[in-house]
Amino acid sequence: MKIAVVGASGYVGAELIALLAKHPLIKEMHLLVSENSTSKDVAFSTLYPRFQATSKFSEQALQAFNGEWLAQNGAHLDAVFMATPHEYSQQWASAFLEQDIKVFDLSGAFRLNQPEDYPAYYGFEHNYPDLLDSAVYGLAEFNFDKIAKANLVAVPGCYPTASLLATKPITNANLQQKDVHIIVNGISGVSGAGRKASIASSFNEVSLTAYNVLQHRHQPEISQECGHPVIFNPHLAPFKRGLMATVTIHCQSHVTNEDVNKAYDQAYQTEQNAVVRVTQGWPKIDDVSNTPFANLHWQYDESKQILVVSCVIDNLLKGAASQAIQCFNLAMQQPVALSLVTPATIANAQTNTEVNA
Ligand SMILES: NC(=O)C1=CN([C@@H]2O[C@H](COP(=O)(O)OP(=O)(O)OC[C@H]3O[C@@H](n4cnc5c(N)ncnc54)[C@H](OP(=O)(O)O)[C@@H]3O)[C@@H](O)[C@H]2O)C=CC1
Ligand SMILES: CC(=O)N[C@@H](CCC(=O)OP(=O)(O)O)C(=O)O
Repeated sequence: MKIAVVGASGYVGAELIALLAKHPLIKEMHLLVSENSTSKDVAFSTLYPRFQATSKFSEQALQAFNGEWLAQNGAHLDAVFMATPHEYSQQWASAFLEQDIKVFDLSGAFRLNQPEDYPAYYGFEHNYPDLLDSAVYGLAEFNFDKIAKANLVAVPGCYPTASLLATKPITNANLQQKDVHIIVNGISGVSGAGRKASIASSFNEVSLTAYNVLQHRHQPEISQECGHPVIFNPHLAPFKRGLMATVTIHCQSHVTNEDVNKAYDQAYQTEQNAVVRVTQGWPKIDDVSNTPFANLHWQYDESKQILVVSCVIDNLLKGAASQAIQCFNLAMQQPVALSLVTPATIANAQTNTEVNA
């Protein structure tokens, strides 16, 4: 297959290129940056020396992407991965789709169903509301059937990925109390903010802090996908990569420990689950950083009907690049974790959730 990665100079783009280079279906890969990028014509391994000599693509130079490039090369492409700013993805996705190229967009440009949420949470008017209707939300563990048929996949944000893996088994089983918000506390490493320089993410400035409280764009995304109102409290922490979402859910009065365990079993003891691992103790970011896995643990107090569940992921992998490859695999009718996880490891991931009881 012939593919392209737009945003090849960014953190997510780099992880995607490294993973796609090991994928057995990929024969040709174009590494693309924006028209005026300072990384144009620079070899990928010069920009990211840790990937030097790791694949046949690592010495390839980054090419400038524009309409002319697409007119010349689009006919040969099977799929494109867009690891670009939201507004840029929104602007270019339709041009790829018109040429029958499947789009895996890692920005937030196509995640929300309501066009009016874009000015409110993203700061721009959405020009393609029809694509919001046709885009499939790429949470691989839950939307696998739809992803398999999609032309445009909106790969989830990093915080929503961890939050929804923790929450959806419960909301899908309707175990939560209807009139109480679900509370999500998220903590992210600094790579979540991308590679560009900013005061907020500079070395001397980063210290554990809450930010964007009650206004973060991931709040409507999490609410939309779990079908329940949430309060989302994001925090920035002084480490490079990794993310944790710890979620508090008030359950209905009849809900037992057995009901909770059954809900997680039904969600994750399935053939479709390759990367969600239920752990015996509270998960740590170091257990998943630089891996495609999500680790999950919960505790339910039956007397108070309060459930606390914590999920950790690598924000650049399960929170972005490896999740996009799960979606690509599903869309290409391949095993969901092809090139990410070995079959023996998948069997271990489907751990019996009774360890959590
Ligand atoms: N970091 C994370 O943990 C996650 C990020 N995402 C999303 O993935 C996408 C990429 O994020 P990330 O890699 O972190 O960001 P980076 O800032 O590291 O990279 C962004 C990329 O987009 C390009 N770019 C920047 N500005 C423009 C522009 N105005 N027009 C066109 N291209 C531009 C940059 O390249 P150049 O200027 O060289 O062209 C660069 O390749 C974003 O949409 C982000 O929201 C999703 C999940 C997790
Ligand atoms: C630490 C940090 O700044 N994180 C980013 C989230 C990055 C991400 O995954 O989100 P999108 O794909 O929706 O941009 C933020 O809070 O904006």
